[in-house]
Amino acid sequence: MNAPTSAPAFDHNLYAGCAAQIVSHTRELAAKGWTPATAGNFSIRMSADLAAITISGKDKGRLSEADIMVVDMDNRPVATHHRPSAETALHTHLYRRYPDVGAVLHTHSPTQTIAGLLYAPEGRVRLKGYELFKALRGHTTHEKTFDLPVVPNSQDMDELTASVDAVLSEPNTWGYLIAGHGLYAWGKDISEARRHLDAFEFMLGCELEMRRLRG
Ligand SMILES: CSC[C@@H](O)[C@@H](O)C(=O)COP(=O)(O)O
Ligand SMILES: [Zn+2]
Repeated sequence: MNAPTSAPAFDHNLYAGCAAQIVSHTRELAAKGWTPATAGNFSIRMSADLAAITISGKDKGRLSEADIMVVDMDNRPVATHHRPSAETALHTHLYRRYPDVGAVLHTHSPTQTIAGLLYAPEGRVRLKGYELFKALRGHTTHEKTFDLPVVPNSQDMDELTASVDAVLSEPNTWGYLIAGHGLYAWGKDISEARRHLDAFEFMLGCELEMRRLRG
């Protein structure tokens, strides 16, 4: 674990607003059954250098604003001795890679977990013909295919981050699956990230159902 950094200070009103938004979305996602046990982590960018993120190991259905902390983009806690999410590096990777990303959401729904395992050998879930593509920023038609990347799971965050970095070649990808683990989705703000998360969950559910029907 990286040591807390003394600087930079942050705007506490901005932090409080981010914490309230994270708590609100996280409770809703937990109520859907997408954060079993203590699974899932959630963040909002506060500035070029800082993000508000969930503390590690909390029941995400019972969060309060005090369960949100600040990290810098090198995963170091800022002005707190709390431990940030074990997967903080996956959040900061997206913030560093895409300057316009404002929020990152990570859930472990059964659909996401199963789809990640089933499609891991192909390295992607190929989605085709969905009207719901239009819920993804930059996508305007159902008449296309969309490859949602799937990376192997790892407890080594450097290895996992490198795997993710290697598969994010297409613009407007907005999400990836980790095999047997769950989904990361992001957007310019938490509302857009949530729309992307919900759209992926729906389309993955359809893919699994179609596999079942085909036998
Ligand atoms: C309950 S196991 C899930 C964790 O290993 C992890 O994948 C996760 O999503 C939550 O970790 P956290 O450190 O609370 O952010
Ligand atoms: Zn996880």
